[in-house]
Amino acid sequence: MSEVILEARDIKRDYVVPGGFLKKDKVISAVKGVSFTLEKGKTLAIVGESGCGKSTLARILTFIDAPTGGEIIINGKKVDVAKDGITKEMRQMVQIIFQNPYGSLNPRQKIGDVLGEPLLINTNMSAGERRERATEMLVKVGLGPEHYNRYPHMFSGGQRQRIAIARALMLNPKLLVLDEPVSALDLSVQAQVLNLLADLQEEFGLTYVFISHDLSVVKYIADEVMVMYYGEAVEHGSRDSVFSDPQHAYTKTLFAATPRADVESIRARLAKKQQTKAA
Ligand SMILES: Nc1ncnc2c1ncn2[C@@H]1O[C@H](COP(=O)(O)OP(=O)(O)OP(=O)(O)O)[C@@H](O)[C@H]1O
Repeated sequence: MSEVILEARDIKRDYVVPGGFLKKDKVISAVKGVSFTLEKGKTLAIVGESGCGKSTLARILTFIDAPTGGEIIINGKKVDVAKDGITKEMRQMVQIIFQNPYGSLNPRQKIGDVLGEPLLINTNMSAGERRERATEMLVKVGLGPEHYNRYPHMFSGGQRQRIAIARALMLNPKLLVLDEPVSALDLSVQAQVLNLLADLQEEFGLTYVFISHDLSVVKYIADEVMVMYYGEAVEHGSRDSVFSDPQHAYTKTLFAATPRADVESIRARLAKKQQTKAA
């Protein structure tokens, strides 16, 4: 039987923006009651244009921000950040990957320490065990033991994103929330990082919430697609059904605006990958 890893029930997030002298405060409803369930090993892509609430939802799903309404259930357990804070268990269960890996890596920390830190904080592993695990993870993400003592600036953008992915996996999470994880990378590097994510998902049984404005990337990686528009989920279905038969007027407009060439190039990449796998 399929196992539900994540359930979002009617998630809402309002921001109050102070109005200033003699002006009323303004309430911005960034997320207006979003619900979905996500099964183990699946990828839900969340798409929509800038300002539709994708990043707000990502922050809520990763406990960086608390919702103003609704509930999150992870692995069968209701999460209440406002009441319980962020517990060790939650931190282990869910990790986030951001668009800009350089921004999230401390430039003065060697990669070995970047990867060892979550273990140092959250486990009783010895220095030797942490080193071994970090080296293992470097190899899993396509880097090598020789990178252990290097600093973030010595890596390319794609390699830095691999390091960010390795760090996110150090505590064996069940769910990864990826907020535009390949948007800052060159096209060829994007494909490599997407392939890595697909391989890691298979190997570790990971569940992904993948936020992207790039439909060609979404078409490549997603099992399900949720389309957001002004804080609401206006469409949610399997990748194939949403792409081949979009129902909502906004989805139709969004898809019509995507250059066809992108979709074709991603199809070609996918076909090539399948050929390589079969060979
Ligand atoms: N801390 C905040 N205070 C006030 N308003 C905010 C805050 N964070 C987000 N918003 C507003 O909430 C809405 C949704 O923003 P959000 O960043 O979630 O959208 P997005 O779809 O991720 O956009 P982008 O792709 O540009 O990051 C926007 O109108 C934004 O201005």
